[in-house]
Amino acid sequence: MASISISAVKKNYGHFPVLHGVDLSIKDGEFIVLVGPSGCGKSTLLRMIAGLEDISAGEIAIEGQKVNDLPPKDRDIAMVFQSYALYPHMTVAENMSYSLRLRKTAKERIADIVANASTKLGLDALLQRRPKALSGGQRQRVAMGRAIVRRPKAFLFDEPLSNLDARLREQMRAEIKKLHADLGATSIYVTHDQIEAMTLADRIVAMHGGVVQQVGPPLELYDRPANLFVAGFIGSPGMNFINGYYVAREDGAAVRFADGTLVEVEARGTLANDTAVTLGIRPEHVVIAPNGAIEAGVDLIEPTGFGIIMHLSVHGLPFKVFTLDRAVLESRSTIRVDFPRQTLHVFDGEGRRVD
Ligand SMILES: Nc1ncnc2c1ncn2[C@@H]1O[C@H](COP(=O)(O)OP(=O)(O)OP(=O)(O)O)[C@@H](O)[C@H]1O
Repeated sequence: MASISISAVKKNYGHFPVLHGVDLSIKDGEFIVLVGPSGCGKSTLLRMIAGLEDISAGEIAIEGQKVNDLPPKDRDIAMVFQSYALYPHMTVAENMSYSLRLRKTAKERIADIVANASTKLGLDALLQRRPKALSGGQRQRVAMGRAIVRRPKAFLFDEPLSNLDARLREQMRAEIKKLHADLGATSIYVTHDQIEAMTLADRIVAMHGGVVQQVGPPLELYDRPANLFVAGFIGSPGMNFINGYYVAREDGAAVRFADGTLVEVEARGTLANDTAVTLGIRPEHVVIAPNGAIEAGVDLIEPTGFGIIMHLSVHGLPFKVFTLDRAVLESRSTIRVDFPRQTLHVFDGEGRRVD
């Protein structure tokens, strides 16, 4: 196991910059998730840590040793891909033991290590099968088993669950989390799925356009997103945004919407009166109340079983509410809502959080 430090790392493909200078310090045993939309550079960063891509500028160090010029095989890192990359002609046991056989580990020792990993991963009954006789989830488990037996300094995961159906993905997600709790190995996991990021990570690294937007524990990103991108990316259904103007008052602050409605906020900031801001509120924080301050049109109601998602329009813009109250299924064409002050987020003209 190892700490990994990434300092001012940049990547260009020709003249095209893909990573604009990433700094990240990963602690020994930490589970880090790199999350962001397609093209944000997360796989590129992972592949640079693995040694599969050159580093255009900056430094990557594993356990304090600079690895910029170290070939992948000498970095002692195991990578698990979404494509599994199993050898089709080998059995599960042979796939798992391959790297140990290459290293000429003693036979009895290999048997022990493979047995141990296969029990951990629930593969005992499948050891003699070939990959084509396995389900997607089982193949993914073998790919993880093959990584575990090497006892690498760190595990890198590149969207390992994206080929699996939703239910299996949930199950494997829990298994990866248990495995990490069990092995305590430094892990870096790339995904575009914010739920995977929220549920797995010790710390999330949210990326956008080749720039790290925020690094922190999942609930910190959820509760105090640093900017509009993180606010909109983390959470489903996503945060609602309404444009307005900042109103600084002696006894607090408020945001004024175009129709003159005033909504009190806790954010004090140092913004001047009438600065354009964006107000953010999560769908589950909106309160439906007959005498609420804001009128909303009801466009669509989606019962999910667990709760209900209401698609509304506020000032002509789409707006979502999530509620557990089934009474809303009877809603007419308009309802009234309130925005509890302590749940509101305010972002300035550059999209930065205002506290
Ligand atoms: N070999 C390459 N040559 C040129 N451009 C590349 C190359 N590999 C990646 N890119 C570009 O770099 C950017 C980042 O790609 P990367 O694969 O890291 O994104 P990502 O966030 O992992 O996205 P995805 O989730 O779609 O894999 C993209 O704009 C991509 O088109």
